[in-house]
Order: sequence, then structure tokens, then C-alpha cells
Amino acid sequence: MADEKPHCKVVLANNIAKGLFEEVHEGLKKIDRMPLLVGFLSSADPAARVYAEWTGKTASENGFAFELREVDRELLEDALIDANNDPKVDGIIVYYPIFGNRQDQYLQQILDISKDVEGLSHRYIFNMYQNIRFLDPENTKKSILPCTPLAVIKILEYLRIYNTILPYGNRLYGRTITVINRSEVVGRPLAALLANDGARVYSVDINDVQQFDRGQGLRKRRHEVTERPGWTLKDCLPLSDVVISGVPGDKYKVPLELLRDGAVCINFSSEKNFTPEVKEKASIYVPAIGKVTIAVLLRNLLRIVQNKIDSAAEESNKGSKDEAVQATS
Ligand SMILES: NC(=O)C1=CN([C@@H]2O[C@H](COP(=O)(O)OP(=O)(O)OC[C@H]3O[C@@H](n4cnc5c(N)ncnc54)[C@H](O)[C@@H]3O)[C@@H](O)[C@H]2O)C=CC1
Ligand SMILES: Nc1nc(=O)c2c([nH]1)NC[C@@H]1CN(c3ccc(C(=O)N[C@@H](CCC(=O)O)C(=O)O)cc3)C=[N+]21
Repeated sequence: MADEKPHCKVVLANNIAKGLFEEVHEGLKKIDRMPLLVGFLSSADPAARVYAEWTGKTASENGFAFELREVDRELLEDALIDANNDPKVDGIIVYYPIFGNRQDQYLQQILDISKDVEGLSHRYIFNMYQNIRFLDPENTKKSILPCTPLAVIKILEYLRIYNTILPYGNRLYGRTITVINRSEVVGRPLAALLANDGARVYSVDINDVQQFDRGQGLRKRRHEVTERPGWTLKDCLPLSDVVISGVPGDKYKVPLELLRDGAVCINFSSEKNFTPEVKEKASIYVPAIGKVTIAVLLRNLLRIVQNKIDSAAEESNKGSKDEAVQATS
């Protein structure tokens, strides 16, 4: 009898994004206006333009207003300040790379954090690394998480890598995950988030391997980082339940012979980091995640608008209480 085909399940981002879009539609129904997202395109990179057009299209299809502003990069700083001050603008996204150096980070920090839908402002990133999940002492306003790392988490939840029998915040306890990419916008925050949720994470970049975890028995409140001198993918991949890769360029391929049989493989690079043979060994393969990233982006925008409405309601409540106090005194 002939051998059967391998049993890999290929899971597409569209299916994972569906639930998130439904959540967003439900939330939008409770708001009496169409939130406005403004995108700033000052980048010469064709990938930035493609992504800009794609965010615009997806935003419009899902009940948001979207406006693309193409500005000369030397004028971007002032244009951002104008958008910060414009009450009609709910969320802002600036497409990168622009200068391709630290000036891009400078521009990122100009954004008013109450309009930062990508969650890359210092306060949000700080909360994430410190495992602080709310913006207010009463724990009513959730902090915003960076989009692409959060998209990966939503995918791991969908795939039931998050074990819901464990308490919230520890649901990755017992999982070993390799993340190949340690950029400040995706790989490093992702490794930290996964470790904060209880995983042991091997964070691999072009130079070395670092381990992120909360210690034996998850004794620590937040993740710590340990260098793994001399380690390479040869040491990490055979131990990993999940392998997440985001290396730019079409040359890079994850060495499949090192994968555990039945590993879960996720690609977030624009290029395919896994060759098609990954299906011979993986139990689940997610070839691209972009659609989920945009769903998370719109979910962040909705949360920002809800926070704004809640704050305004609190203010007017406070105002009427003050008036009441004045009236009785
Ligand atoms: N799907 C999505 O939603 C998103 C996808 N991307 C894509 O993800 C990719 C990475 O983007 P960024 O993190 O911004 O890029 P980046 O260039 O800032 O970082 C690349 C990372 O990969 C590592 N790396 C490079 N070569 C390697 C090798 N041979 N072995 C191990 N590590 C290696 C580098 O050390 C670095 O940590 C791009 O293709 C980008 O288009 C980026 C943002 C969102
Ligand atoms: N502020 C900012 N944030 C970004 O997140 C950002 C940016 N600037 N500048 C440009 C890059 C590029 N980028 C991609 C997103 C998804 C895919 C992706 O997953 N693409 C899939 C699906 C494509 C599709 O379905 O059309 C694929 O290539 O197979 C790729 C690349 C985000 N970027």
C-alpha cells in the first residue's frame, strides 16, 4: 500500500483574521461615527506603498475612514504635529522606512500616543517590556500592544498554542518557541511578549541567540534575558514546539532538517522563509500573517476611540459632579 501524504495543516491569515474583524464590527456598531485613520507615506520603499494601499483598502472595507497623505519627508514632522492636533483624526500610521536610520525612531515618537495605532510609542513599548497591561491605576484602559507581535499572539491563540486551562498571563507555560528576527519593531517585542506569557523563547538574530523566560516555575513577574554564547539554530530548533521566522530577503530559508517533527511554523517575512517542504514536517504552517496584522491595527484603532469616548464621559461626569457641588455650596 502506498504511504499516505504528510498531515500538515496550512492555516491562512484570512481565516484567523475573520474573528478579529467580527470583533471590530461589533465594537464599531456601538460608536456613532466612522473613526478616521490617517496614513503618512514619505517612504521611497515600494513595500511601504504596497502596505499603505493595503491598509487603506482593508480599513475602508471594514467601516473605517482612511486618508493617505503623501508628504515630502522633510515636511513630515510638521504634518504629524498638525494631525496630532486635529480632533477629526483618530489614528495615525507612518509607513517605514523613511530615512532608514534613527531619525525614523525620532519621527515615530512625535506621534501623540493617543493616536498611535501601531503601538510603537515609548510608553506602550515600556509597558510591554515591563509586563504592565493597563494604562490607568484602576485597570480599565488596556495598554496598546505593537501590531505585528500582537498579530502573532492572536495566531498562536487561534492555533490553541495558548492553553486556556492555565490562568491568563501564564498560558504559554511549558512551550518552547524560536523567533528568528530581533528587530525593535517585531522580533524583540515578540520574544518579550511570549516570555511574559510563560514561554521559553529562543530569540535568534544574525549574530547570536538569547533566551527570554520568566525563570523556573515562572517565578519572575516579567521576562529576563540570558545570553546563549555559541548557540545557533542547531541548538534551538530541535527543542522548539513553535518556530516563527521573519528574516527579510528571499535568500534566507529555515533549515528544515533541524525542525522537530510536528512543529508549528509561522512566517511573517514578506518573503517565504520556509520552503514548501516544510509541509513534510510541520503539523501546522502559517505562510503569511499580514491580514491579521491589519485586523489588529484596526482593533487598536477601535480601542483608542473607545478610550477617548470613555475619558470624555468621565470628564463630563466629573464636570457635572463639580457643578452639583458648587450648586449645593
Ligand atoms: N507581516 C507583517 O505584518 C509584517 C512583516 N514585516 C516583514 O518582516 C520582515 C522583517 O522586518 P523587520 O523586523 O522590520 O526587519 P529588520 O531588517 O529590522 O530586522 C531583521 C532581523 O532579522 C535578523 N536576521 C537577518 N538575517 C538573519 C539570518 N540569516 N539569520 C537570523 N537572523 C537574521 C536580523 O538580525 C534582524 O534581527 C520584512 O520582510 C518585513 O517586510 C514587517 C512588519 C510587519
Ligand atoms: N509603519 C509601518 N508598519 C508596517 O507594518 C510596515 C511598514 N510601516 N512599512 C512596510 C512594511 C511591510 N509590511 C508587510 C506587512 C505584511 C506583509 C505580508 O504578510 N504579506 C503577505 C500577504 C500579502 C497579501 O495578502 O496581499 C505576503 O506577502 O504573502 C508583508 C509586509 C509591513 N510594513
